[in-house]
Amino acid sequence: MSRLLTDEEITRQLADLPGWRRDGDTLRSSYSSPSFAAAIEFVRLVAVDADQMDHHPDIEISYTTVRWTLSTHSEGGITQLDIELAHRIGEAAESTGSTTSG
Ligand SMILES: C[C@H](O)[C@H](O)[C@H]1CNC2=NC(N)=NC(=O)C2=N1
Repeated sequence: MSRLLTDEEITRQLADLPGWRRDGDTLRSSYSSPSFAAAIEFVRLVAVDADQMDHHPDIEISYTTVRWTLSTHSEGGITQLDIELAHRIGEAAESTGSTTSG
């Protein structure tokens, strides 16, 4: 349903996604949350979106740092679903006081 994006499509859309970078066939970001509880709430909000989208991130939680890796496994790379999920992660970050941390 969602095809692989071209290099140009990825680069152009990353311009609207502060804190996100391409790493091969994935999109990655790292966020810092104000507390461990806030980090867990950040992840919980994204979990609701991910189930609604039926599109799921890889997540690494290390105390107040949350690292996200997005790719569309069924296509073997980056699709519009990954871009959409990255935007939703940005919204959940704002709701929980989480900021990009490289
Ligand atoms: C059956 C179900 O729709 C698939 O397994 C979905 C679930 N979530 C998914 N998430 C991601 N990131 N990639 C997928 O290919 C994918 N497939």
